[in-house]
Amino acid sequence: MSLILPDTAENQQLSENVHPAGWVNPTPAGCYNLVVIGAGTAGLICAAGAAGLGAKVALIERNLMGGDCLNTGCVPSKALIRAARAVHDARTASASGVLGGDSVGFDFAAAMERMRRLRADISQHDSARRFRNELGVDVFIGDARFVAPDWVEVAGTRLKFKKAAICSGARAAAPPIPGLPETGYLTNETIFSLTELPPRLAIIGAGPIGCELAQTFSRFGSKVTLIDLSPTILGREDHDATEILQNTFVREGIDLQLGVKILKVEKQDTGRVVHLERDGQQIQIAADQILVGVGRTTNTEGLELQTAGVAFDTNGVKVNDRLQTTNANIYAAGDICSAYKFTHLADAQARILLANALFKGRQKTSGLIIPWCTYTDPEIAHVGMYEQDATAQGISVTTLTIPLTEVDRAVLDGETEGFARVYLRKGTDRILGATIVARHAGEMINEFTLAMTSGLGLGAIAKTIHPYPTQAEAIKKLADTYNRTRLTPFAKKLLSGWLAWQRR
Ligand SMILES: Cc1cc2nc3c(=O)[nH]c(=O)nc-3n(C[C@H](O)[C@H](O)[C@H](O)COP(=O)(O)OP(=O)(O)OC[C@H]3O[C@@H](n4cnc5c(N)ncnc54)[C@H](O)[C@@H]3O)c2cc1C
Ligand SMILES: NC(=O)c1ccc[n+]([C@@H]2O[C@H](COP(=O)([O-])OP(=O)(O)OC[C@H]3O[C@@H](n4cnc5c(N)ncnc54)[C@H](O)[C@@H]3O)[C@@H](O)[C@H]2O)c1
Repeated sequence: MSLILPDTAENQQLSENVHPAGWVNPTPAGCYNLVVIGAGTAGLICAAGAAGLGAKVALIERNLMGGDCLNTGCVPSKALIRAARAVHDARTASASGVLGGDSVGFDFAAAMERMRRLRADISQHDSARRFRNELGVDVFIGDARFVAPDWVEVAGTRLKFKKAAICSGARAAAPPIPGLPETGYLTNETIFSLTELPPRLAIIGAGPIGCELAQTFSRFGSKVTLIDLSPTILGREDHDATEILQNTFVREGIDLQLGVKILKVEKQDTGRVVHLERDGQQIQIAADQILVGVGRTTNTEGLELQTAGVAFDTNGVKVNDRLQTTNANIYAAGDICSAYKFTHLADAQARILLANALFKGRQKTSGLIIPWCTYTDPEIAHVGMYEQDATAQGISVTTLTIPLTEVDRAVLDGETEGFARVYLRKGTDRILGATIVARHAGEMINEFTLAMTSGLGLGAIAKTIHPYPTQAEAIKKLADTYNRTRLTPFAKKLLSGWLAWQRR
C-alpha cells in the first residue's frame, strides 16, 4: 500500500523508495559525527555530503524521504505545470497553423498519472536503500526528538552525536478563517492526490503556490478564483512583472479577487462557499474545492528543542549567520530556519552547514546570492536586490530594462510579454539585482547570478557573445544599453574628433 494517495503502482513505488514497508532501523554504532533530522533537500544533502567525506552519519525521517520538494512540492507541481503548458500551447497555436485548437481535450487522469510516474522515477535518488547501501548512511524511520543536548531518540533508539543538523522543514500554514477546518480544504499535501479535476477551484493565497497552481488548474479546465489579502499577486515581486502576470491570468479566465478580506468559508449542498469583502461589498465565491497556500509553518513541534537548548520561535529554529543554533553543536538548514524557502537554498545552506559543523568552517549565509523563479507562464525570476531595496539602503541605482518586444527570438516565439531588467550601482556596471519575465526566465536568470557571484559586472556580459536568436539576448542588450550610457557627450566628441582626423 502506498503512503501517498491514490494507491497506484507509481505511488507504491514511491513509498517503497522513500518510506519502505518493513524497514528495519540499524543498530547505532557508537557516537555519530552527524545526526540529521529530516530527509528533505537540506537533510539529504547534509547526510550524503557528510557520509561522502567519511563521517559516520545517521539520517532520521518520520514521513517521506525527499520531503516537500519531491513528494508534495516542486516535483509534482512542475510536472503538472508542464502538462498545463502542453494543453495551453495546443489550444493557442492556431496562428502557427495548428488546426483544431478549440476542440483540444484534456485528460486530467493521464496528466496526474504522468506526474506520479515521473515523481516515482525521481524518488530513486532520495531512496532509503540508496542512502544505506550506496552512501553508507544509517537511515532511521521514525519521529526524532532530543533527549539531551547531545542525544536524539528515534523509535525507541538513542543516538549520541558530536554534531546534529535540524532539517525538519515546514508545512502549509492554516489561516484563521472562520469555518475553514469544518468546510475542508486542500493544501500542497493533498492537491497532488486528486483523482478528479475540480470544476470550480478557489485558491486562498496568491503567492508562488497559489499562482503556479491557479494557472495550472485553470489551463486544465477548472474555473479558478485566486484570492489574496494583498492588492497584487506575488506581493514581493517587481510591480511591472506582476502586472504582466495578472493580465495574463485575467485573459486566461482566472477570477482575481485581490485586496479582499475573507469573512468565512462554509459548506453548502452545492459545494463550498468563500465569503469575501472588498471595498465594503460582500462577494460569494462558489467552489468545489478550496486550496490554501498562505505561507508555511515550521516543523518544531515534538523535537523537544528546549531539552537540547535550541532556541526557536514561530519563524522556526534560530540560527546565526553560520547556521549554528543556540546549542553550539547543533546546526539547522532549510525551511526550518530560513526566511526564504526554496529547494536550491536548502541545498546551499546544507553545504555551508557541513563545512561549519564538521570542519570548523566559517562560511556565512549572508554571503549567498539567492535567485528564485515562480514557474507561471510567463515565469518571473529574480536575483539580488530590487530597486527599492537598494534605495532603502541608501544606494543610488540605475535601472535598465529591455522589453521582449525588442528581442527577435521572443518575437518569433510569440512570447513578447515580458522583459529583462537589471539594477546597477549608479555610475558603475556593478549588478545589484535583476528581474526577468519570460517563458523560461528561470533558465535566463542564471547569467546574472553567475555574474554577481563571481563579481563580474554588466561590462563582462557585454563582452560575452550570445547565440542569435535566443531570448537570453535580452541580457546582452541590457549590457549594450549600459555601454551606450558610458558614451558621454565628451567621449563622443573625442571619438568624433579621432574619426574626423582619420578621414583627412
Ligand atoms: C507546492 C510547492 C512547490 C514548490 N516549488 C518549489 C520550486 O519550484 N522551487 C523551489 O526552489 N522550491 C519550491 N518549493 C519549496 C521547497 O519545496 C522547500 O523549500 C524545500 O522542500 C525545503 O527543504 P527542507 O529540507 O528544508 O524541508 P522539507 O522538504 O520540508 O523536509 C523536511 C523533512 O523533515 C521531516 N521531519 C520533520 N520533523 C521531523 C521529526 N521530528 N523527525 C523526523 N523527521 C522530521 C519531514 O517529514 C520532512 O520530510 C515548493 C514548495 C511547495 C509546497
Ligand atoms: N517556484 C518556487 O520557487 C516556489 C513555488 C511554490 C512555493 N515556493 C515556496 O513555498 C513557500 C510557500 O509558498 P506560499 O505561496 O504558500 O507562501 P507565500 O508566503 O509566498 O505567499 C502567501 C500569500 O498568501 C497571502 N495570504 C496570507 N494570509 C492570507 C489570508 N488569510 N487570506 C488570503 N491571503 C492570504 C499572502 O498575502 C501571500 O500573498 C514560499 O516561501 C515559496 O518560496 C516556491
